[in-house]
Amino acid sequence: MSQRLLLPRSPSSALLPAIPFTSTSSSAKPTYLFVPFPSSSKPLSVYSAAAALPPSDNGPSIALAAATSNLHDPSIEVDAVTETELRENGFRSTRRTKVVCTIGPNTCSSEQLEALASGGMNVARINMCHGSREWHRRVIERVRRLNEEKGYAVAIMMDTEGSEIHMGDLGGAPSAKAEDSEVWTFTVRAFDSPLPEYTTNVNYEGFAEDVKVGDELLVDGGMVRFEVIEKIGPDVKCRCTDPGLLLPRANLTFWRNGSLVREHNAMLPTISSKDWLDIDFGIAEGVDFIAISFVKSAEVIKHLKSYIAARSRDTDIAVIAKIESIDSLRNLEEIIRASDGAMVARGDLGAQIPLEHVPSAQQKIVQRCRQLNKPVIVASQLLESMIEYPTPTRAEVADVSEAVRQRADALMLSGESAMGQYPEKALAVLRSVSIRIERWWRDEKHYEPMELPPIGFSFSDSISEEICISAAKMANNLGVDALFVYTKSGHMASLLSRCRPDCPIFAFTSTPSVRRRLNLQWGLIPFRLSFSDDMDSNLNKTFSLLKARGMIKSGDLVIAVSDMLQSIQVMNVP
Ligand SMILES: Nc1ncnc2c1ncn2[C@@H]1O[C@H](COP(=O)(O)OP(=O)(O)O)[C@@H](O)[C@H]1O
Ligand SMILES: C=C(OP(=O)(O)O)C(=O)O
Ligand SMILES: [K+]
Ligand SMILES: [Mg+2]
Repeated sequence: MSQRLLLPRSPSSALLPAIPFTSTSSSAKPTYLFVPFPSSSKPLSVYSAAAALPPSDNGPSIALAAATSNLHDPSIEVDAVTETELRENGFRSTRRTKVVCTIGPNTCSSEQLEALASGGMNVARINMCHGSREWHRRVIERVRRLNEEKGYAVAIMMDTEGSEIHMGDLGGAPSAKAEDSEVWTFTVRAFDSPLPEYTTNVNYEGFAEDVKVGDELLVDGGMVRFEVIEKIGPDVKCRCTDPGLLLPRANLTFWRNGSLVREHNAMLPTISSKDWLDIDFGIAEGVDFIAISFVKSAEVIKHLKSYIAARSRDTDIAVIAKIESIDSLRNLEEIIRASDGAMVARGDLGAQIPLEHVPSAQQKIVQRCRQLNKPVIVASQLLESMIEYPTPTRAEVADVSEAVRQRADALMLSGESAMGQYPEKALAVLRSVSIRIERWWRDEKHYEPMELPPIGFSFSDSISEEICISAAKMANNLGVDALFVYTKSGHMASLLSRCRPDCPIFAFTSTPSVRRRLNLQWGLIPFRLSFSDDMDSNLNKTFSLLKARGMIKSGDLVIAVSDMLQSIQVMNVP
């Protein structure tokens, strides 16, 4: 059975009255629901009932680059984990929430990276605050090799250091303990030899000028606290008031009369000169995402996007705005609009606004991103205790569940995967909690429908949005097994993802970089597939390729949309 809804691609095409359709197949009774037909499109008769046709010879054009090393057919590419999951558990059980893992000393070898990829890592994040460019280059190379050799589509996100104030690297020590009432010196002076006792560097020249005696100094958003007791030239003496562990390059904020102090440091550029060099590095390496720390306004995002566009004509690097400052909350709407996605960077955000404000800020950012069709990542401390322990706390599981329930696109591991003792276990917890909560919410239909405002600029954009909203609604109402989307730029796939339908979305794209980028978005299973403008042959090829690999079976109900031919088709897999 195949039914379809065709819509015009351009505003110029006139709407025609509904045209009855006669199927070429004897069994199927496809009906055109509504046919406003573009004058440039092919005649109706070309659109025969795809599902009713016998599977065609796939030919060399849909080149299946393989998922695993034991290749079946070189024309469709999906990662081995997804393939196995689809084959063994069917459509319904696939995880919709994506996972970003920060790569650090405990996850940087090829074996460790492969363990994360096979455990479900969708995006590998490198934090330019730590490690050398050479170190990061090697990580990128290893991820690339994994993708090429094992068929994964792990995307790479480079995160800039930003103009944050942070401590030095503790003279190479992994950590230092600050005890109650100890007096420590925070200084911008450089030391050649080992650091004197109870001394740490600060990376910001204006530090001693900006702080005042009596200020409260927070390390890592309050994990350790000091009070400023004396200033001597470049040295600031501070007494520890809340003891704790100091980690290398830990972030520093200072507070006066209960408010965050924003002195000269507020004038620091969002993208520092070191960040620009890192960005050049990221462009040269062809990373998929660049995340910008401490974004204050939309301008910096727009500037960076045009900088990237001018320098990387053939790659498309998405810019993710990290929401982690008061300014970014104030300018949230315009920042999200200017970016290709956002991150709720709760680590620093929790150091800049009262902790009890973080959950509502998270909910607001996640909602707004979804409405504006930008992928959103919830980051920091999701499973913090798993840096040291193999089991999460109940509170951490509840926190992960809440982000999944909010239907964020992705969850992120930081220290848990970068330098924790149990990176794979932490990833497994994110995976199992996501799957469980997603299924629970689907079964119980707990979620409230979200108002999805129009976001397109052209009439054609509006049509795409309406098609996706209708297709997702039909998919839920009819209980279909999967949505298929054929997309060149990935836009149509993200519009479907925005609707957060009950069933998974198979996104077919011919471009490997688009496939990697789609890997960040909720509910999308990105495949690489070369396809033509002829939907019927695309569908037939896809069906036979996926059937041959056991990923779908005859009788499965599918709704297909595409951005070449703006249409909705409902059909059973033949
Ligand atoms: N490339 C790296 N090299 C060494 N250590 C790293 C690296 N990336 C991350 N880490 C470690 O993992 C911790 C958590 O990572 P992340 O949250 O990204 O950084 P930060 O704590 O600076 O915000 C860092 O504090 C650091 O100790
Ligand atoms: C993700 C964050 O940024 P970073 O780890 O770079 O400080 C955060 O602050 O939560
Ligand atoms: K960073
Ligand atoms: Mg941060």
